[in-house]
Amino acid sequence: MESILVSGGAGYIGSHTVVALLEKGYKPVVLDSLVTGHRQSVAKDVPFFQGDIADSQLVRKIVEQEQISAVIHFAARSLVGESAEKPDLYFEENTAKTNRFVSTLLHCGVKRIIFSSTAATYGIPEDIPIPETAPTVPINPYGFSKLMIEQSFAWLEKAYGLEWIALRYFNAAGAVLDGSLGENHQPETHLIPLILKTALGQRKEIGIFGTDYSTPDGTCIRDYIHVLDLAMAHILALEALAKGTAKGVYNVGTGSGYSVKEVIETARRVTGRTIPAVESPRRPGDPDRLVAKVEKIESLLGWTPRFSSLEQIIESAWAWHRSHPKGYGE
Ligand SMILES: NC(=O)c1ccc[n+]([C@@H]2O[C@H](COP(=O)([O-])OP(=O)(O)OC[C@H]3O[C@@H](n4cnc5c(N)ncnc54)[C@H](O)[C@@H]3O)[C@@H](O)[C@H]2O)c1
Ligand SMILES: O=c1ccn([C@@H]2O[C@H](COP(=O)(O)OP(=O)(O)O[C@H]3O[C@H](CO)[C@H](O)[C@H](O)[C@H]3O)[C@@H](O)[C@H]2O)c(=O)[nH]1
Repeated sequence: MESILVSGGAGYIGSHTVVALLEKGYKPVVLDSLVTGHRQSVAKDVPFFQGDIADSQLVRKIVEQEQISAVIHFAARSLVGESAEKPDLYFEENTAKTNRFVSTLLHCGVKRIIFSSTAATYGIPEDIPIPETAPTVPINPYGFSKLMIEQSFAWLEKAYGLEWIALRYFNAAGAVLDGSLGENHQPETHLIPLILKTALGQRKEIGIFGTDYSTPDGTCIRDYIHVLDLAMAHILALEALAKGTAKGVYNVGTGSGYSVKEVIETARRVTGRTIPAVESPRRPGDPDRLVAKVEKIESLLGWTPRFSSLEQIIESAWAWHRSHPKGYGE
């Protein structure tokens, strides 16, 4: 059984990927500081180390003790607004700490890494759908902190033979189908969980941030990708790295976009609840459309989304929110 170190494995996408790794016969080993993650989101029998990716001594110990052969690196801060207020925090937590982490891994002989990148590396795209070759001009420090990591990997590859894949996720959403794991961010800023908290009566209304964008109904369009499909992309990326058949940057999205109003309407249908919505001012830094071009990941990694219709995404997220109204309950 191959041991895979999962940094940030107690977070939203990380915890779903740990389950996918177990299902595919890997042995996941989690390293998480729990700064935003939840211990309860990782099964008790999965080896769990609470600590920081920048703690080289701890990383060395885990690699040796658990015989790690590859790493999936989720651990990061990812609040766009916070990154604009505290860019230095993001350059430290995301960029600098990843450099220390990868440097330690390389010195321990671990060369394979899958990295969580983001559509925020593109900034305001010129063309939709966005190909991986599009210009990368981030419009917030969060996107820039991730782009610097991608670029640093190219140099580490040249110098030390780092074998890497960066997955640029579009909008992760949804939950495992039995509702036992899901999204529990504190604070929550993402559209779908906020809509479902409104459906549960935990919020009075959902704000629609901007109705004057150049889209058919005036609200922003995003490419929502089910967290289980995202988890599968990591498994395929691991396999491709092991075989040496793929490397570099890949978008992970569906190639289809939905507007904020369409997402709210679908949630009303799926939940059968009213979900009051109010038109509000634009949120700074929101591009009008972000939709992935996905041919590269489909052809080179053999990946295809299976759970990412908007209905399936919202149904699974609704199952989680209804059964866990207080999230993981801390
Ligand atoms: N959620 C999305 O839509 C989305 C989109 C694009 C990219 N991403 C990226 O995917 C990754 C996972 O996102 P998520 O939504 O699951 O976030 P999350 O906050 O739920 O998970 C991040 C996890 O990393 C841990 N962590 C943070 N800093 C750490 C450190 N220095 N050392 C050890 N552990 C640390 C946290 O405790 C948490 O468990 C992040 O890198 C994020 O930037 C997410
Ligand atoms: O209460 C809300 C919350 C969000 N939105 C809108 O809903 C859309 C989606 O917003 P999210 O906050 O759910 O997601 P983002 O598109 O802002 O962010 C996502 O995509 C980014 C890439 O641009 C980063 O990768 C980030 O980590 C990831 O969560 C946006 O148009 C936003 O303005 C609302 O109208 N009301």
